[in-house]
Amino acid sequence: MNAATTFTSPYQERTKSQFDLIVIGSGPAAKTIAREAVQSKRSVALVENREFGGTCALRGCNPKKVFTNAALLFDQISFDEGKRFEHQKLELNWQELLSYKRQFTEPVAKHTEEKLNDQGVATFHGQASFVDRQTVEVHPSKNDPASVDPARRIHAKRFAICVGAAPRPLSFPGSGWIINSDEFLEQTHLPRRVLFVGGGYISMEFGHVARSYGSDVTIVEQGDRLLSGFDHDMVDQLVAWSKQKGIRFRTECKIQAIKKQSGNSFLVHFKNNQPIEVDLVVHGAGRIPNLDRLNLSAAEIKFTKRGIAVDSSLRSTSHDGVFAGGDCANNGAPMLTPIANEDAYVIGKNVFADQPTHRANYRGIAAVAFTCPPIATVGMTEEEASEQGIEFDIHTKDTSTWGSVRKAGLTCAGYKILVEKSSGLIVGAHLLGVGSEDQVNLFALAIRHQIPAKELKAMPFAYPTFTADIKRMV
Ligand SMILES: Cc1cc2nc3c(=O)[nH]c(=O)nc-3n(C[C@H](O)[C@H](O)[C@H](O)COP(=O)(O)OP(=O)(O)OC[C@H]3O[C@@H](n4cnc5c(N)ncnc54)[C@H](O)[C@@H]3O)c2cc1C
Ligand SMILES: NC(=O)c1ccc[n+]([C@@H]2O[C@H](COP(=O)([O-])OP(=O)(O)OC[C@H]3O[C@@H](n4cnc5c(N)ncnc54)[C@H](O)[C@@H]3O)[C@@H](O)[C@H]2O)c1
Repeated sequence: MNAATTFTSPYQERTKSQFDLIVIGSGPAAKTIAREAVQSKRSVALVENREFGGTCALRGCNPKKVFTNAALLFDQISFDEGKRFEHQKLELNWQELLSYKRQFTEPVAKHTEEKLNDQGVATFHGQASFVDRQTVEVHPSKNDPASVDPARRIHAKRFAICVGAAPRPLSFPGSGWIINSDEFLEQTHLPRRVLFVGGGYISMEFGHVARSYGSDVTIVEQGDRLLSGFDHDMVDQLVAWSKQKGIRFRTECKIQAIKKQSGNSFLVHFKNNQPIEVDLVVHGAGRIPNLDRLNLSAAEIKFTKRGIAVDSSLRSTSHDGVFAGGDCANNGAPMLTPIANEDAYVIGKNVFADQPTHRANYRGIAAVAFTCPPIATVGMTEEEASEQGIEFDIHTKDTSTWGSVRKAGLTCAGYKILVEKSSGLIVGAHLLGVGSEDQVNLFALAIRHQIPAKELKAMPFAYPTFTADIKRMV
């Protein structure tokens, strides 16, 4: 292990070319690792090829929430024909939502870079690609207006690769007409007919937003399940509700081609189905690790289409000085911000250790799709628990008639909680309904820290809250 190099300000550092650590990316994983390293007096360079801040803050979780919150509010107010509210005409104002969203995203790039610099991180604008096991070249990037410096090489013995993911390329004829989630979040208006490719998170969340806005929405999934990582019964209930809201679904349906019509519409052709004419097609067909321009083979870093090959300490299996985390690592976990945060914590502890001892712990990390209403999951599904030979009781109910649910004005709700018979521990929690996005975090805490179901039942939670409903679920 090398001693740390003498620390100087990031402005002096930027003219240097040798660092203790080079971090690639500036999303939730990268920022935390860089900060942790400078706090231990290491010299750190961070390279980003777009605006600083990463997907979650600029093009994902946070801006998305402006739209999904508004859609949910719209549905709650419209419930029961909107008769508990006096309003002439209620509709989502897309332009206002877009400018409100920008209030959150526009300050991010400057704020992120300034904060990194204040902490002592030397920041570089441009596309990073490896030259050899200890060298990265930073090329000007067309995606970042601040990336104007000529290509230059920087060196380190340690690297943290946190480059995130990008939409999976689709190869059928006409796929070039499809817009991705970044572009959806920048649409200045939504047209009348919108088709979403894929039936996962993005299509279900944005599909609900578009429908609440008033568009005709069709979601096309090639598999037989929508939101396949969530409990099947909760998803079925949500899909039935979504159909009542007017969203159309086609499962086991493959797109053959998209043809541009005269005017601004498209005709979408399927292998076993009637074509549909729409005005906009949106990509929700999954994301893949963003590795294609990193030239990983020059540094002998092994990877597959699932991401950079890492062990449980998140160290590359082929290069001892390289760690990878978040969406671009083959860590066996879903591509979610809390996973990127956990990876960052672990890499921050391991990256300068002689022997990395910290291991990623994904137990009890919840996932939520922000549909109207949200659907949430943590721990094992019924199928996973059975496969593991666990004996468990199932507590499950459609709670659409519960008072708390009716008062929230969206009567689509339910739960399924799996409790291990021998220990009384919760092994899985699957929730649907307004408030489920927060309820699930309490189950996550119980699963991560092995708090038995009976403790949740005995807890005098503030009342009336959705959390207090948990006592009735276990
Ligand atoms: C529409 C959408 C909504 C989402 N909503 C949620 C949500 O509600 N909750 C949730 O938990 N997760 C959500 N996610 C997922 C979440 O955004 C990601 O899991 C998270 O951002 C991953 O963090 P990361 O640090 O691994 O990568 P990122 O945040 O993607 O950051 C990677 C950075 O690396 C940069 N980069 C890539 N290649 C290079 C290179 N060669 N050189 C230099 N820089 C490079 C990229 O420009 C990017 O800024 C959403 C994602 C999308 C697309
Ligand atoms: N709330 C959240 O946490 C949130 C929100 C949005 C995105 N994300 C993250 O971003 C990732 C990407 O989101 P996503 O919705 O694009 O992916 P996803 O993995 O959630 O769903 C993709 C779906 O598209 C289907 N598909 C793939 N190719 C297809 C094709 N040609 N035709 C029809 N269907 C096709 C797949 O079978 C799958 O069901 C998510 O996996 C998640 O990790 C998270």
